[in-house]
This record gives sequence, C-alpha cells and structure tokens, in this order.
Amino acid sequence: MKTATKVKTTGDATPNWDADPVLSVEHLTMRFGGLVAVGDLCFNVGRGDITALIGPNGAGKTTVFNCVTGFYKPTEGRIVMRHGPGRQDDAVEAVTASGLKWQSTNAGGVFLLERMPDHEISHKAKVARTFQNIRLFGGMTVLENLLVAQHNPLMVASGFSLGGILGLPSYKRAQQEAIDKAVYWLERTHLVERADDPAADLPYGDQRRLEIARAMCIGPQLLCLDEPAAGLNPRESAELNQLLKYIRDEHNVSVLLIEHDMGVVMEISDHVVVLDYGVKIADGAADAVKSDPKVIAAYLGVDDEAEIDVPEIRKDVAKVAAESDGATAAGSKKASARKAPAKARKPAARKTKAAAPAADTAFAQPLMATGAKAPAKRGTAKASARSQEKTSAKAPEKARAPKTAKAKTGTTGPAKTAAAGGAAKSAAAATPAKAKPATRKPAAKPAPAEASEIKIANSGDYPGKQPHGTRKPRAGGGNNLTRIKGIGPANEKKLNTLGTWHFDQIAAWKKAEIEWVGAYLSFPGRIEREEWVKQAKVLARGGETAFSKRVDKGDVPTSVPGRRGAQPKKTTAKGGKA
Ligand SMILES: Nc1ncnc2c1ncn2[C@@H]1O[C@H](COP(=O)(O)OP(=O)(O)OP(=O)(O)O)[C@@H](O)[C@H]1O
Repeated sequence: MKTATKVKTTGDATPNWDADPVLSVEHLTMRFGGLVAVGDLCFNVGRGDITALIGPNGAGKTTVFNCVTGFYKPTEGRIVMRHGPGRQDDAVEAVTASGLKWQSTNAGGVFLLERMPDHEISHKAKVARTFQNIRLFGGMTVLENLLVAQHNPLMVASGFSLGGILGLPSYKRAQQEAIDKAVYWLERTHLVERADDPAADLPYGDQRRLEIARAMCIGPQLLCLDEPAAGLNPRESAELNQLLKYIRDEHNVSVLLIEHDMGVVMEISDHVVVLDYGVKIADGAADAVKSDPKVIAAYLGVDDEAEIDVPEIRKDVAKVAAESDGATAAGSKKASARKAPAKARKPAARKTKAAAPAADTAFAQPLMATGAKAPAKRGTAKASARSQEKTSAKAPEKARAPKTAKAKTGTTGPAKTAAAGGAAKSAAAATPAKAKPATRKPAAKPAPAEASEIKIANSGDYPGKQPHGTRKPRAGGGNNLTRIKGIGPANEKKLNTLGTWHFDQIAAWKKAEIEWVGAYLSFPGRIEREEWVKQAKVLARGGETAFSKRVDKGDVPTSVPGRRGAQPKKTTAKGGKA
C-alpha cells in the first residue's frame, strides 16, 4: 500500500499546517466536572491537507471535534477558522480583541469558532462534519437528505418561503443548483442509482458515503469526519481513501479526520496529531509519527516495559539517578540504600521481559507497518489489559521467542537504568551473583543506611507539591507498583527513580501531590481517572483489586511476576520492611 505522507512545506521548510493553517486549535481545554477530557491542546490543520487526529479510546478526539463544530463550548481556548490563504494573524488578533465572532478580511475571513453556535459554524465558517454514529434522516430519500443539507441557501433564495410558494425564478434557480450539487456528490459517492431510496435502506458503507456527500453539499472549507472507515470492509475503505483524496485534490477542501484504521490514516494523511488522555503526544508527518515511541506506547498502554522503551523516560531516569548519585556521593551508605531496590527488582524485571506476551508487539506493528488495521482501541489499563489478556491467551510460545531473544540480547530494563544513571556498580554486583551461584559467598547484608534525599533539578517545574515519599524514600525493597492498574513497568521505573516504592506512600498522596506526579509522568488527570490512590489504599491494607488479581495470576505483564508480585522481603536500613 502506498503511503501518502508527503509534507508540503514553504520555502523555509515550515510545514504547510503551520504556514497556511485553515484551522488553529489553540490551548483548548474541555473539562467535564473534575475530568479534563482535553487539556491545553494546540494543533493546526493545513489548508488542503488531510489531517488525522488519532489516539486510543477516551483520548479526547470526539471532544475536540465537538468543540470545533460547536457542539461543546470549550472551557478554555481559541479555535480559529480561516477562509483565504495565510495565517492572517493581525486579523485573528483584531477579531479576538473586538469581541466579534468573525470578520471578513481581504484574504477571505477569520472565524472564532468557540464563540459561534453550531449552525453558524457550518453555514458561515463552512465547517462540515460527520458523526461516529451515522445521523441521516432514515425516512427521507437519499436525494432529500442532500437537499435538506442545503436548506439554508434555499430558504434565503425563497425569501424565507414566500418565493418558494410563489415559484419565483430566484427560488427555482437555487432549487436547481441544489439538485445539481446533490447529484454531483451522489455521482462522486457512487450513490446516484439509489437517489430515490430511503436512506435507511442503504447498506452501512453506502450510508457512510452518503454522510460525506451530505457534508460536502454545504460547500465546506473544512470537512471533519469522525471515524469514516468504521465498519467498512477493505474494498470500501479503499474507496473511501479515493473519495477523500478527490475531495482534497479536486475541491481543495481540507479534511480533519478521527480514525482508528491506521491503514486509512497512514495512506492518506498529510499530517497526524496524536492525543492520549486529552494531551497531544505527537504531531507531524505520518511517517514520523508512526515510529514515535510515545505513540507506540500510547497504543500499547503502559503495561509492557519491553516494548515501551521510551527514550524520554530513559533520559529522565538517567538524569535523576545521576543527580542523586552526585547528591549522595559523600556517603556511599546512603547511596546503597537508594540502590538496593534497584538490585532487588533486577531479576524480576528480566523475567518480565522474557514473559512479555508477543501479542503486544502486534499493537506496535500496525503503527509501524502501514496498511494494517490498527489496534484501534485503548491499550492502557482498561483495554490494554483486556487486549493483553486476549492476545496473550492466543500468542503461541513460538511467537514469543523473538521477543525473548531480543530481551536477552539487549540490556535488561533495570540494568539499563542503572548503567544510564551511573549506578553500573549495583548492576554489576547483581549480575555475577546470578552467573556464579555455586561459588558465590552469602550475600553481605546491605549496610544499614539512612535513605537520602533525592533531588531532581526540575522538581519545581511541575504544578502541585512533590510527594514527600518521592523526596526521601523509605529504604528496603518496595511493593510491586505494577499491581496498580495503570502504572505499568515504564512508569514504575520512573517513579522508583524518585523513591516511591510502597503502596501506603501512594495511598497517602493528596490532590496537590497527585497533580505533581501526574505532570512528572506526563499525564495530567490520569492518576485520578485510574484511581491509583484508591487502589493503593486497598493494596496497602493487604487487599486485592480485580487488576492485582490478574497481575498475580500472570495474566498481565508486570515488573515482578509471581504470586502477589513476589514482594521483595528484604529489610535493609532504617526504613525497615517493605
Ligand atoms: N459529555 C460528556 N460528559 C462527561 N464526560 C465526557 C463527555 N464527553 C466525553 N467525556 C469524557 O471525555 C473523555 C474523552 O472522550 P472522547 O469521546 O472525546 O474520547 P475519544 O478519543 O473520542 O474516544 P473514542 O475513540 O472511544 O471515541 C472520556 O473520558 C469521556 O468519558
């Protein structure tokens, strides 16, 4: 399958979507009570581009659409629609300052969509949309559906009914134009034969195309399509691709689409924006986005460290470890107290890699290999666990082999962390211990030590308050944090670098601390949504959750496999028991 990821750029290599944006979403936030569905989102849609908005279930894509098309009034932010070329920055600022909703300009016009009701957005700003669940008038014919879409110009031409009743020439002309336009789009969508059939009688794929034809009848400059390929078979998907390219190329209509089918996305998109938990995690040409580790991680969920080797997290981990090494260089005892848990986790984490179900790779592949169906649905806590459960059951042992090999030949997770963070010593100490068990002397008891304060240079950059437990960790082996649904090994690793190892520490987090950790882990709002604190309270009391049971059963990849996460039993320094 051919990929259509050419990026139109201006002379100075600015991508088309920044140089000539038809739509700009600026600092868009949408809250539903305490839930931040979209948080401070910024992106552009280039004029004449097909832009895909992708992300796992619940990422906030439809909420963005609803804000752009006036179904929701955003909590915060500006949404600018432009008619005519260029950014028209001065005009945009002038309209913003004036309190008006839109203004004509020499280039065309600028429209502030967050100030406009939905009917004005479609008829004045010329933004048309289709819905995730088809919304046609089932009892009307196919043709009538397209004429209803042109109700406004017809009403105007008829002088709001009278001209229609009297059969004035201006009305007749407008009526004929409406019919011509409808027939044109019926031909383009291969529905002309069905013009007189009730819309509800059409097969599903035809209804999807009819929705697009109807949207095109308002003469949009921006066409917003919510999952247009949902439920289509491969032939219909290919036809849809052709139709969307035709709309872009022959009518210079810009397209913004939400789509889970990566085959469609990667084949036709000029530009891809990726959301996860309402936050933008990637934005660029399709080729660049599909191999972005953060995107793969979002689709994978956060449960599998073996596949989610996110450089950003590795970098953070290395930085924090290096800094805290520096801070504790004076007292090696102190340093050993902090490193102890890393040692304790090492073998377990290695097992995780070996046991990680190959099925997870199947999530990543469609993103990497264009043309395959994507794992559309969310991979994190909810669906990731579900899909892992489903796929791990299916994954034959053989299929796991390459991954195991990869895990073995590569550096193991914690070793990587240790090496990267300048804690190579502890990794080295752990390795011979495993390699030569027969000759190995009984391990010396870790020297008693006080847990040292861990400082991260940019701790003040996050909103809220850094939890105490992450500044002065308790020594000793920690709890298996991956028993909390939603943390996963990659985030556990990052949290552990700060020293938060115990359920009771997480159970004690207050609102400001949750905010800080959410920002540190780059997903504001998610800790609340996944109720980490509530889960931690149960686990701290020795209880179980549905998810922790699945982890303990071995159904979900974890950093410490085994019954109840095979908690390290070590006692070390003053901190006492884990
Ligand atoms: N009207 C609403 N009231 C309360 N919460 C809402 C509302 N609309 C959306 N949400 C919440 O906002 C979050 C984002 O939902 P949204 O439907 O935008 O995601 P999505 O990325 O489109 O998901 P999907 O791919 O499943 O359609 C979800 O947690 C959802 O439950």
